[in-house]
Amino acid sequence: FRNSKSTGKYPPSPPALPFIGHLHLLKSRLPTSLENLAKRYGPLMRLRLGATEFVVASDEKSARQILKTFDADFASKFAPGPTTFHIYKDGYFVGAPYNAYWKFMKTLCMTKLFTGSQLARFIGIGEDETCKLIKSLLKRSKAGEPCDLTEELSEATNNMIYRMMVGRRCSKNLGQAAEIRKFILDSLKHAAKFHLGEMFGPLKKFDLFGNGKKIKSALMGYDQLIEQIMKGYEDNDLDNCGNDHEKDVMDILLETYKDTNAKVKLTREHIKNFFMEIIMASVDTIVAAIRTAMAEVINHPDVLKRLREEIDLVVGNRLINESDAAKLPYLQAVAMETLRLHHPSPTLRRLSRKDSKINGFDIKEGTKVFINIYTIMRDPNRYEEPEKFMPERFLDNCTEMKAQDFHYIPFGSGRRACPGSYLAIPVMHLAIGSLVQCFDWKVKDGEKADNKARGTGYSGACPSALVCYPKARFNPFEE
Ligand code: HEM
Repeated sequence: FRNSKSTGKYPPSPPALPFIGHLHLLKSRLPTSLENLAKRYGPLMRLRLGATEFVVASDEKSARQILKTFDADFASKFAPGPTTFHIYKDGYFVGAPYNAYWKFMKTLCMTKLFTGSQLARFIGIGEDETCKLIKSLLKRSKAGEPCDLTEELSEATNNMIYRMMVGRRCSKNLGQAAEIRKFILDSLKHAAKFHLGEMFGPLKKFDLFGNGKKIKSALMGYDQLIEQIMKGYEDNDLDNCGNDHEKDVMDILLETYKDTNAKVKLTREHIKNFFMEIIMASVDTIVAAIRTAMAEVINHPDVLKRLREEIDLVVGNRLINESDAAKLPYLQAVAMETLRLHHPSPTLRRLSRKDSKINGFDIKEGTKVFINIYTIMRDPNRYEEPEKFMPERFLDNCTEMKAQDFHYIPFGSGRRACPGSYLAIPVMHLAIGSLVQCFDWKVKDGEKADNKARGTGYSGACPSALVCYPKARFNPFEE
């Protein structure tokens, strides 16, 4: 290590091999590999993957220092996957360094795109898509057919996000939503095929197995579609609405694009990349969370019974809606416990912007940092029987999922925290609540539902199928 030759006190590190460093130690999924290493080398350790050096934080104390005390010094991020083959070079937001563009867009997210009238609009869309989902499952139930719940949830959630983003002009063309998702999933699938060694090691410039070319081709397909959508908005300028309540995310982005006084001049590339990053950050994370909550509910009949009794008592003889959730503490607790135990993207990323000291160790400027929230949210000092699905643990403290306690940070914390939590939580409540209210659930005889939300190893969620049989117990649409 370059650092170990200098005079500072650096975090401990396992013995490394020449060239590959510690790549050989990352055998299973990233969070579990990192957890196993942290057990031996401590809550703050250094790893080298190929030529790239990382620090891994695995306890609440280090997380608090990085995300709160020294938040500004760690407000940059590094990209999760290979960037060499990306077609938009400057437009990163989710993986952006702490720069003027990121600051501008984050402010736009927090003041216009995902709050106020947009949040209310989104909740209406969420309720509408949940009704469609329930109707589709009622049909399956009538036919005695199994369903892949992941597939059904993916379609509903993708439609929700698409309608939130471009719903004013494109809500009737939901086939386009599916096409966009396919291009994005293809690019993620090929990105996931890169081995960690290809990504961080000396081979990162060479497209050894042709995955880079396939990423590019999927992204080009996406580019054509999104360009067409943007032109559609621009060609119908008369269609522009002055009313904030009717605007969708694309309206606001194009308005900002045209604004000559804006602090940062948005480009078309920025808008296209932002749109894609929001779909990547939102759809699979929401689907994975709901899918895993349902797997746990199916596997725990006592939880299902308690949840259903609460919903039946409070909601009665109509379909649950978003505003009911405030009166359903156990439903909130089920959502919280799911995000604790099965987080869809359990490693936060940061890039240090200056030399600093964390937990008594020196961290050099430019160090890439992983915060392993998988381990932090299973800390046995904080959670009784941390591996167990026990929603009750949140009942005394479940009014809000605020990121004040650093042993529970499903939406991250600080400047880089998730701007979509206020959209994601109501959707989780609606979907879990209505699936429990309307159906009895069964997987194949004698089998348990698979409760793992599988990740691709380095990037976000990639929820696996959940094949099960819904049996209608309440049809809210019956005359
Ligand atoms: C259950 C669903 C979701 C979970 C569990 C989740 C979780 C997270 C986490 C852990 C982060 C990283 C935070 C950090 O590094 O401190 C993040 C970032 C982000 N999320 Fe979410 N998220 C969800 C849904 C959404 C939705 C619905 C949207 C948008 C509509 C969204 C947009 C973003 C964006 C844009 C970022 C990057 C923020 C930045 O770098 O400044 N997420 N999310």
